[in-house]
Amino acid sequence: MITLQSVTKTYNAGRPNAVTALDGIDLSIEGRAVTVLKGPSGSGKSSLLSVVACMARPSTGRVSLDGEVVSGLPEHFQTELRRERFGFIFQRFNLVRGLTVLENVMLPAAPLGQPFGELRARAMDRIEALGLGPRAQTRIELLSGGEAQRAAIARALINDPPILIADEPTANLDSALSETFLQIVAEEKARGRTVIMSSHDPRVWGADCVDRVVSMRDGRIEDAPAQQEPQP
Ligand SMILES: Nc1ncnc2c1ncn2[C@@H]1O[C@H](COP(=O)(O)OP(=O)(O)OP(=O)(O)O)[C@@H](O)[C@H]1O
Repeated sequence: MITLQSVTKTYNAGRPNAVTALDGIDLSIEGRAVTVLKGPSGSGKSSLLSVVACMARPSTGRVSLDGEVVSGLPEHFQTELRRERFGFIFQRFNLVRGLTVLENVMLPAAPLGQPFGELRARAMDRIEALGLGPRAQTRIELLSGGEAQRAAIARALINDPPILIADEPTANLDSALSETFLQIVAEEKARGRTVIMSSHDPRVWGADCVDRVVSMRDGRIEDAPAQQEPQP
C-alpha cells in the first residue's frame, strides 16, 4: 500500500515562474492492483508518479510505502528503494541507443553488483518470456515499435520490483500494441505486482485489469462523480 498525505509539489518555488503541480494530494494506492491516473495535460499525473516512485521529493506532505515514510529519506536510501521496489516504463521507452536489447535490459541491475553471468541469464529469461529472444543482440535503434515496447517492459522487470510505474505507456502505440501491453499488465498483476500508470487513453482506463481510475485536475484529485441510481 502506498499512502500520500497532504502532498504538494511546487517547481521553481519562490520564483516568478513557480508552478504548483500537486496541490494537497491525499491518496492510498492498493498493492497488487492496477491504478490509473487520468486527467488533462498538466494536471499533475507525471509529478504524482515521480513523487510516489521516489524520483522527486514532495515540497510538503508525506509519502509512505507499506507504512514506512519514504519521502524524507536521504538520497542514498531513496536511490536504493527506487532500484529495489520500482520498475519504470516511460512513454518514449528511454532505451539507450547504441546498446543491444540485452545490454539495455541489464542496465538497471548493474549497480546491484550481482555476478555478470547470473544477471545476464536473468535478463535473457525476461527477454525470452516477452518473445524477444531472437532480438537480444540487436541494437535498440533497429527494433520495431512493438519490440522496443517489450524491451522496455523486460528492463522494468529485471530487478523483479513489486511496483511497476508506467507514464503514458500506450501514447506511442497502435491499438494492437496497446492491447498487448494491457495483457502484459494483467499478467503482472496476476503475479502479484502493483501497477500504477498515468494515461490519457480510454482503452487503458476501461481495461479489464484496471482496478481503480483516479481523476486529476489542476494538481488535485477530483471527487468521483456520485453514482446515479438506475432509472426504473
Ligand atoms: N520539471 C519541471 N519544472 C517546472 N514545471 C514543471 C516541471 N515538471 C512539470 N511541470 C509543470 O507542472 C505541471 C504538472 O505537470 P505534469 O507533467 O505532472 O502533468 P501531466 O498531467 O503528467 O501532464 P502530461 O499529460 O502533459 O504529461 C505542469 O504545469 C507542468 O508544466
